[in-house]
Amino acid sequence: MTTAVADQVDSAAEVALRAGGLTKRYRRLLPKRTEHEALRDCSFQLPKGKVAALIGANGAGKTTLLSVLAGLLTPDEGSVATEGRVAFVAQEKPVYRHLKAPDLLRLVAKLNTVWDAERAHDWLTRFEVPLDRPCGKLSGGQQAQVAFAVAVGSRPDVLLLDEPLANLDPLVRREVMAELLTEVEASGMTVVLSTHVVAELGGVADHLLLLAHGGLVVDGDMDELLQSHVHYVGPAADAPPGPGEVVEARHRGKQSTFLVRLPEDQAAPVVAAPWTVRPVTLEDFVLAQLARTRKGGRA
Ligand SMILES: Nc1ncnc2c1ncn2[C@@H]1O[C@H](COP(=O)(O)OP(=O)(O)OP(=O)(O)O)[C@@H](O)[C@H]1O
Repeated sequence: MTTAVADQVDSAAEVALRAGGLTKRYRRLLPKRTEHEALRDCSFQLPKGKVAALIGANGAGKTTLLSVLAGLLTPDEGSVATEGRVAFVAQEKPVYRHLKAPDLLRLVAKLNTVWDAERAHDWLTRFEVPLDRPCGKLSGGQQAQVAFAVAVGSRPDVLLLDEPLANLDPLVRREVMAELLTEVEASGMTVVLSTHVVAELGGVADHLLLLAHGGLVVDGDMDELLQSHVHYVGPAADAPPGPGEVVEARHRGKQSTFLVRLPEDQAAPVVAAPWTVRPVTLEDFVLAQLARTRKGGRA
């Protein structure tokens, strides 16, 4: 768990987080001098009180982006501006192994200028984290809960979470998301969370950031993205029966399915039978974008 404070943004604009032209290259000297561009010219901004899902294939650059946003990695180009305090719960949650959770919270309280001890303790109690054992002897999920307690206790304005659900069982995953949403509603906090568990983002995330090969290929309001895409489902065909740019075409036996992005201001299209127009779910959309970008295209 790391807390960092970055440059301040203009709070009047109600923007909580602004990234401009972020590029990050990793350098290797051995076996020969090479550079790998893990982030490429990423620009986006998030309004206050939004929950943004950060999605991308393995190695797409999610951890790198979150680390740059948290101020833990310096970008080679570009800048980050955030309003207020930023907390980051990293993928590996390095809680101090020899300290019990309450002792860890007391230590963190001394290191933070703003600290809500009650909120942090409530989180540990709510998720039944054993308090009488060093953190190193807690399960992976319990250690994750300690990292969450530290994060919410620091009352961040921007909370960055790198695969926060990875070690948690399905029921606890749902409860953690509900608890975070309550926190967002109560405090106006902005959250960016990277995850591969797309199915669990419904009703949680209201903004989508999708990275592919270090580039931001989707940046938009979740509802608008889903409303501006449809599926055409019908008999085997080379092209869709209605308007829109094809994002993904699937052909199975005698059936074709086209996921298309509708032209701007296009009302719901009507197609002649046997074709049908169907809505696109978040999972459909994300999988289509991942498949498309895996083949080297850009959304
Ligand atoms: N310290 C490093 N040195 C060199 N290359 C790195 C380093 N950290 C990450 N990379 C490379 O940068 C790219 C982006 O890595 P990153 O960890 O940000 O991806 P990710 O989207 O978080 O992946 P995952 O979903 O697997 O966690 C990958 O190709 C990775 O191999």
